[in-house]
Amino acid sequence: MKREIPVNSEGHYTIGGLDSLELAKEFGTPTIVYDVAKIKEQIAKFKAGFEEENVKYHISYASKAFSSLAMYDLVAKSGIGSDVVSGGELYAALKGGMDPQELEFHGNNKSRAELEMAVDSNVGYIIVDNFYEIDLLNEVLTEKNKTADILLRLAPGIHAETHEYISTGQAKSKFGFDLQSGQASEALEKTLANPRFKVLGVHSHIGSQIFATAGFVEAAKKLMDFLSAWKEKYDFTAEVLNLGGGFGIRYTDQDEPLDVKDFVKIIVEAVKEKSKELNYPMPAIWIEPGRSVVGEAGVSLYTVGSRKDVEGVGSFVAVDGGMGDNIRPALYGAEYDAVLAKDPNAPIAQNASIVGKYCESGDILIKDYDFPKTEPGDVIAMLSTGAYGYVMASNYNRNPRPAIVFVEDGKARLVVKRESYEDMIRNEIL
Ligand SMILES: Cc1ncc(COP(=O)(O)O)c(C=O)c1O
Ligand SMILES: N[C@@H](CCCC[NH3+])C(=O)O
Repeated sequence: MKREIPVNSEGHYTIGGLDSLELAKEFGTPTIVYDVAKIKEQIAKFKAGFEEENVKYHISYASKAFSSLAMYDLVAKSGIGSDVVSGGELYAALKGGMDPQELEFHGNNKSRAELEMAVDSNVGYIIVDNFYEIDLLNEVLTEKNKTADILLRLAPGIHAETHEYISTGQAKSKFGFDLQSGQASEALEKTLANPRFKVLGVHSHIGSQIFATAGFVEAAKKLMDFLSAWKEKYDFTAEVLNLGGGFGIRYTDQDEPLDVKDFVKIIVEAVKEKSKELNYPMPAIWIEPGRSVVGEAGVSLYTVGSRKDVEGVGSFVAVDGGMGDNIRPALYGAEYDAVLAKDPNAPIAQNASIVGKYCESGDILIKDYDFPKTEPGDVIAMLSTGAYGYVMASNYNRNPRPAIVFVEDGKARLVVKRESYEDMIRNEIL
């Protein structure tokens, strides 16, 4: 289905009601512009899904998808939590105004310093990933004479239909305690026996950019079966079943993602059914959406520069950004759509690859794309770039990372400055 491309009276593409050409002029390019209303709308839909199902729940924004102080502030004010996966994310989340109690700390190799930081700052929940971490966290808690609310991350042995690099729930995954081999039971025994840990429940995250609900339903059912067995064996009843994130979004018009509210309802229904079947008390359901909160709200604005045409071979239209601000096409073969900002409805006039300015042949943002006629200076808006773009950006070729702008209520606000050349040498010693 073709998505709606909003334009103003001059026919220019608009973001949150503002003229994208004006935004490009004011903030320069490349810039990633977020329509804040879209972020808020997604959060509201997630909440509505749970509210309609009338279950206990907790939504934690997976801030690895996109974070900045302004984003953490927005999340805090939206009344949901956030998950963090490093000391750096934890630091920024606290600076951005997140209540530490609303934070979940994830990671498959948390360092002692990171665990100390989490414990010192009273992070609400630590998602324990492996045996090394059980011991390390125990040491940290013992030293500080504290306790921690934890969830055990489990690898449920489920294959999600997505790119191999972003699939995480399969048995051969670096994340979590393996269910089938008995590792998970051993981790539960160990943590239940230690009064430093309060085990709230279990966690699984099967992967990212998933369209089908089957994997989530399968994971939920499998975990409920294990929980039920653990109730018998260890007299342990989980208060929380955290099913992670991974809800797919629309990158191109070929993508047909499910509304996030429906995703929630289908998952909750599956857990309800299992809870009834097993006579297991309904746990609170927690989720951790990242991409689906910010992905479609973000648009990357680029300016066209050079081009190359080789008769019978192909054409390249180069823009002033590329793999440094969006590695996803090069890393995952991810596909995107783009529009010509000055006239998104202009007729298709060329088939060209939209390429970046980095010294790599793989620096292709959109391959062999049917697009209107372009000239140097034109602004191209690449759609759905709000997740895993800026946060995975690099300074490759010493290109500065882009600026980030939030648009809301007809106003644009710079929330991350474009890096300067000076910023890029600030840690260097001559
Ligand atoms: C543990 C965990 N939770 C949540 C997420 C967020 O996933 P997504 O951005 O696909 O919603 C991820 C990333 O895949 C993750 O590893
Ligand atoms: N970086 C990936 C998602 C990783 C999810 C984190 N576990 C992407 O851009 O699609």
